[in-house]
Amino acid sequence: MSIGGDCRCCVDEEIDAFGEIVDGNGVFKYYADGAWKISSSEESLPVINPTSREPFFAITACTRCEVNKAFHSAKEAQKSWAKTPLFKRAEMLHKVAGVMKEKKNMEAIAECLIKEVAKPDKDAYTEVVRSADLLSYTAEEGIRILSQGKFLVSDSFPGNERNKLCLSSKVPLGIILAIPPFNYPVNLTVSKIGPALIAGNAVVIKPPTQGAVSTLHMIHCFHMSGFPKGLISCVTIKASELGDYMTTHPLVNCISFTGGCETGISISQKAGMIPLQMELGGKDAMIVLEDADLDLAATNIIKGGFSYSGQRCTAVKIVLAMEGIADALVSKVNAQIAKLKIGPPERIDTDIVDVVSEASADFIESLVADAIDNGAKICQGWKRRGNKIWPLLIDNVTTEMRIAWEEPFGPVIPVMRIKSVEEGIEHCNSSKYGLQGCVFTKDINKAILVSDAMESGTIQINAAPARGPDHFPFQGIRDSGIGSQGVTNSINFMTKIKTTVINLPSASYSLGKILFLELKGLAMERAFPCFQLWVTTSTRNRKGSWMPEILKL
Ligand SMILES: NC(=O)C1=CN([C@@H]2O[C@H](COP(=O)(O)OP(=O)(O)OC[C@H]3O[C@@H](n4cnc5c(N)ncnc54)[C@H](OP(=O)(O)O)[C@@H]3O)[C@@H](O)[C@H]2O)C=CC1
Ligand SMILES: O=C(O)[C@H](O)COP(=O)(O)O
Repeated sequence: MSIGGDCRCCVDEEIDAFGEIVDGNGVFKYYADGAWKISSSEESLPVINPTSREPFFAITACTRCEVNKAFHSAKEAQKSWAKTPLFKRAEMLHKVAGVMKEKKNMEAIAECLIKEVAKPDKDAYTEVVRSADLLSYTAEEGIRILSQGKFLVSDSFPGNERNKLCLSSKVPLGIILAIPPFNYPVNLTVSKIGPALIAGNAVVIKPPTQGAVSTLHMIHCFHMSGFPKGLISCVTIKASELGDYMTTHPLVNCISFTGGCETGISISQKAGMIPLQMELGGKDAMIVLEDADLDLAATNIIKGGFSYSGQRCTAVKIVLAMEGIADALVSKVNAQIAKLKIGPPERIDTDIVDVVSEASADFIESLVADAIDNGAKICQGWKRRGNKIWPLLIDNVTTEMRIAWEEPFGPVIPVMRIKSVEEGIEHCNSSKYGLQGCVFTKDINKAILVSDAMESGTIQINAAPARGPDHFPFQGIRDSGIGSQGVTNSINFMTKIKTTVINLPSASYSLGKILFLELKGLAMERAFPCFQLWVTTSTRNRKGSWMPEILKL
């Protein structure tokens, strides 16, 4: 149900599937305790369509008490979920991935992405499929890594004999608070929920206001898949009022946040002593060397810089081009910019859509104005209508300009001409950001040297920065974040290590039969039943069959 009224997700055939997530007045409910609810606040928050700049959806504004209840339900649900066998948790994730990929569900989510964050049609569908795939991959990776622990013996550390046996495994943290941003509200929510759930945690989600309705539709797929009540909640709040309450709530055991630096740093300063996963902004630099394939570099500037109108943390946000090739590169990029299609996100061939908000468009405009005032050359001419900004390459940018350092999050790409590769590396490393970067050269040896010298979480060689595929490690340094993501790293991050140490009455070395004969006299069975179990399951003779002596113990 939309205020604007023409959202495909709400026409007849989908009403059955998603009808329960919206009330009679068209206000989207929040999800807690396994049910869809309207807040007792009776207040709603508008979600503005970036293209029309009119309210399109409305979401319920939860109260402090409702948020608190969601945390308490999560605590209860997590206790049983942690005891649910790992293979069953994985089965549930595979199931929801299947539900998300069902045509009607995929369409419903994608249509919301188009309407509330102006995600271009084809990218909206890709985001849903990618997110479902992420859940399936997480299920399989979880089985692989959570079924293994470590076994250590004490005599490897000086001064110890072999009388301590250490077993360690990964256990859940408890409740994960997931806070995703507007630009990938589905993908960056499942990238938190999937790892959290497979590891045995509960999740409370605070969706971005702009993007909340897509998130709620996606959460409904979890609801339809039969996840236990309370395990997943999605509470829509006014961040300025209840943000701090959520991030400092005593039941939160971990915060996984993706968004702007300012918000992320402020949350990290207030949060208590809990693990923080922070994916913040970026000023992803592309260094283009003299020997680069310039057609490849130009294509990557277009794709990397203008996809989703540059509203990606991994967008190319500055090009550092060697003077000798800069003219040729700029002209190739300009030729491709001329072919970009600017239009509404609903159109299948649209490349450049409206940016998410008027505030964002104003900010981008201020960066461009500052660059022009300070002598930069704008290659296409400045054009803006509402939230729509025409794609722009800004040449001859210098370090005095704000756009050399700040993240536009829009379809404008600055080009700085550099005299040496060292100058490019120096610029990249002087940034407060350190998310991704890339280098274009045909010389792999140079590429490795530049990659090593660039202080960013990831460096791509001969391709634009990108997070995906989603199982690759993904991390920022400096103000770009804390911790490493990607499916595997996120699963590990959302667990803690639990260790059990078996203390033996005397040192024990793996001597096979002699050991067990000695042990008989010690009545180990009564004193240390877990030791017996360990012996029984871990000792084999050379042919691989169980030793009869063990079974007699
Ligand atoms: N490094 C990475 O992986 C990525 C980084 N980003 C970065 O995100 C930014 C754009 O996203 P945007 O959504 O505008 O970022 P914001 O920082 O404005 O918001 C991110 C999330 O935080 C919420 N939030 C805001 N204030 C608080 C608070 N006090 N307490 C709790 N939650 C709060 C927002 O809610 P609400 O919407 O209600 O304000 C939203 O859900 C860019 O800087 C971009 O670089 C984006 C994607 C990936
Ligand atoms: O955080 C983002 O902006 C997106 O996760 C980027 O993902 P991509 O680089 O794989 O498009």
